[in-house]
Amino acid sequence: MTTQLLETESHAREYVAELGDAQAMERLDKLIELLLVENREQNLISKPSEEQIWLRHVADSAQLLRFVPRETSGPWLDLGTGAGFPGLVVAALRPELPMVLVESRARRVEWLQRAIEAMDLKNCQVEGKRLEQVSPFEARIISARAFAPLPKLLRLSAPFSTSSTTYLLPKGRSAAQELAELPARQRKMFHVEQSLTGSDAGIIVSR
Ligand SMILES: C[S@@+](CC[C@H](N)C(=O)[O-])C[C@H]1O[C@@H](n2cnc3c(N)ncnc32)[C@H](O)[C@@H]1O
Repeated sequence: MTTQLLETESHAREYVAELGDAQAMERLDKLIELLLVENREQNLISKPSEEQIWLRHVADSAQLLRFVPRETSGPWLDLGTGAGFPGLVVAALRPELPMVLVESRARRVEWLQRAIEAMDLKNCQVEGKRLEQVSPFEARIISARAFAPLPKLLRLSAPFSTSSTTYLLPKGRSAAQELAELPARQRKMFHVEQSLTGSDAGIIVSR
């Protein structure tokens, strides 16, 4: 599997293709097609990032699977899924893995439901409410991209976390700093992994 930094759209697409089958790629192509249309109606991804959608969004999400053994059965909880990242990408690449996508904004919830239907994903459940209102369950994986500062994220997700839960938190440039600012007791549970989509980007991963 690739461990070098991904720099172009074609490399990003090739990287993602290695992680899934032809059907997964069809589903991801469908996601991109619909997202580029929907992004004219609501602000789901930044306009400049549309040109690098495989790199900035799809591969950036898919790379989280590096930290998830094949046999992991879920459930996977994605906090603040918004446009669909990383939740919909992971769901397409691992259609047997139960995914719970939490999103509070009504238009984004409606978008996620439409995308799930168009991608023909059977493994996704959308909780269209604030995380604080979702009934707790034991999540095997918790992911969150651009959801909340680390202390708040950990506080809100605590009811879903057990000693077997793995956190996967793409944090961009702020990863090391956010981790350094946690109290020592919490800090020792996490480390930072290099992101494949940016030389200065990190992913906070629980040990
Ligand atoms: C900046 S967006 C990131 C979306 C997506 N994860 C991504 O990386 O493209 C954050 C999303 O989290 C949602 N959100 C923020 N706080 C939330 C909460 N307490 N419960 C559920 N969703 C929340 C927002 O509505 C928004 O769609």
